[in-house]
Order: sequence, then C-alpha cells, then structure tokens
Amino acid sequence: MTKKVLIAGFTGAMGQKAVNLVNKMDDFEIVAGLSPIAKNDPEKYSLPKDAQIFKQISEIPEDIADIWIDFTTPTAVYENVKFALKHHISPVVGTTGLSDDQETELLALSRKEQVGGLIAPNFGMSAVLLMKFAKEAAKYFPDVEIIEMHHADKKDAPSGTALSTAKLIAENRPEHETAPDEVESLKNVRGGDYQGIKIHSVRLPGYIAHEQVLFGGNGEALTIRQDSFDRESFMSGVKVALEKVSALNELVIGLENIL
Ligand SMILES: NC(=O)C1=CN([C@@H]2O[C@H](COP(=O)(O)OP(=O)(O)OC[C@H]3O[C@@H](n4cnc5c(N)ncnc54)[C@H](OP(=O)(O)O)[C@@H]3O)[C@@H](O)[C@H]2O)C=CC1
Ligand SMILES: O=C(O)C1=N[C@H](C(=O)O)C[C@H](O)C1
Repeated sequence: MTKKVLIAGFTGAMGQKAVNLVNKMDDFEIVAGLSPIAKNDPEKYSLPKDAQIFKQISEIPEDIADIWIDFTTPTAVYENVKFALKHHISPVVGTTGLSDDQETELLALSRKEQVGGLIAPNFGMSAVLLMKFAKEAAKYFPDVEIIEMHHADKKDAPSGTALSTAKLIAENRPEHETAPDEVESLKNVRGGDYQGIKIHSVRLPGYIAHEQVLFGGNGEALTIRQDSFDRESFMSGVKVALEKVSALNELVIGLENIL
C-alpha cells in the first residue's frame, strides 16, 4: 500500500532534497508539506499538485500521513515530533538540536503511543562510519578533540553529528587524567567542552558538512575525517529510513541502528 508522507521543512535545503527523493520512490507519495512562509503553490516546490501546504502544526488534520519527514529547525523539531507521534505518524527526523531530555521524552511517548520512528543526527554513510570508528579508537586513544565544519547558514552549534560523536567517545574511553587548568587569553579559544572532549565549530561559505576527530597518543596521532560535499549524500540514509520506519515499534536514535 502506498505510504503517505508529510515533509516538514520542505522549502529548505534538505527538505527539497527529500521532496525529490520521495517523488522518485514507488509506494511513497507526498501528501503534505509544512513550512511557515511557504506559498500555497505545491508545484513551485516540486510537490505533487494536490499536496496540501500547512504553515503551522495546528492546521494539520489528524490522519493526513503515515510518515513525517522532519528537516526543520532546532526550535521547531520537538513539537513537530511530539505532534507526529501523538497522531500515529512515524517520524523520520534529520533535524538536529534536540536535547537529551527531549529525546528521552519523545522515546517515552513513542512507547506509550506504540509508534516507531527514527532520529538520525546524520544520514550520510561517511559520518555513520566516522562515529563508529571514533568510538572504537577511543578505547585506545582517550585524548581527543573534534572539529566540525559547516556552511555559514547552519543554525545550531555544535553540529548534531559532533555531539553524537562526543557522546559515543565518552561511552567508550577509559578513565584518564584531564588536562591541567588552562588560561585562555582569548575567550572560548579552546572550544566547547563535552565531558572533557573539546569541540570546535567552524562556519564558512563554500563548506557543506565535514568532521574531523583528532586522537593524540604517545608520539603518534590518529585523524578520522568525513566530508559531505553534496546534500545528496544524506539521501540514501533517508531512503532506508523511509523503507524501514513503519516496521519499528518505538523511536530509534541513530541510522546505524536500523542498517
Ligand atoms: N540528519 C542529517 O543527515 C542532516 C540534518 N540536517 C539538519 O536538518 C535541519 C535543516 O537543515 P537545512 O535544510 O539545511 O535548513 P534550511 O534552513 O535550509 O531549512 C529549514 C526549513 O525549516 C522550515 N522551518 C522553519 N521554521 C519552522 C517551523 N517552526 N516549523 C516547520 N518548519 C520550519 C523552513 O521553512 P521556511 O522556509 O518557510 O522558513 C525551511 O523549510 C537542520 O537542523 C540541520 O542540522 C541537515 C543536513 C543533514
Ligand atoms: O546543518 C547541516 O548541514 C547538517 N546538520 C547535521 C548535523 O548537525 O550534524 C548533519 C550534517 O552535519 C549536516
């Protein structure tokens, strides 16, 4: 049976990639889009001509869709996913910026409502592998810093991928001495700190999405790097998520957990 899809953030850089992907997939049909300033002109955004456009979630009818794709903003995503779960629409979420508490609440809601979904800070295979390799390397190299580099329009920092990488490293690295007190003669020059792991966020035109994890050891170093040169790189992960999400019975965090 054809799955009905709503795309939240369909006018954005990722939303438009998702529109093109779903338009090409058999058995999936875009029935609606959500975006606060979109014109009521589906074809302008490559949506099917009978797709409905909503400006806010309060306008959306209950049984509109089976799947909710979300590429919106850190400020909108929590309410969006809550709405989807409450209305038994399976969320496929790429939007970053959810806090740990928000993710925990959404997981509990998905269990209560018995609705599956996926939240993936990164749908790109190179980033999924980088996180896996970094987690493994952390067992042997506890001293580590992360540099993430993104386009200048990115609204959140650090990137969701960098934060997830830091969490995975923190889970796996052995106890070790933290660095001695440092003096910063320029405020914040040493970056953000997640459990002793420094994260540095770079925002520049020309970049898309890139991350380096630098491990330092005794007379040696290991650097793991991934680059997304084109947003198309995220679409194979979104496709897998669309194909698998209806079979999930709760919210899953991380693309690697459904591959
Ligand atoms: N998981 C992954 O693999 C990836 C995740 N991302 C994440 O996806 C998100 C979107 O990125 P990107 O497409 O570059 O951003 P854009 O700024 O290009 O797009 C944001 C979209 O969200 C819409 N929007 C803004 N406010 C709301 C709201 N309150 N409710 C619903 N929609 C809203 C905008 O609509 P309007 O134009 O009408 O304002 C626009 O369509 C970010 O969080 C980013 O980090 C990005 C790349 C890959
Ligand atoms: O905003 C982006 O562009 C991206 N956001 C995600 C993140 O915050 O990790 C994924 C990817 O890095 C692109």
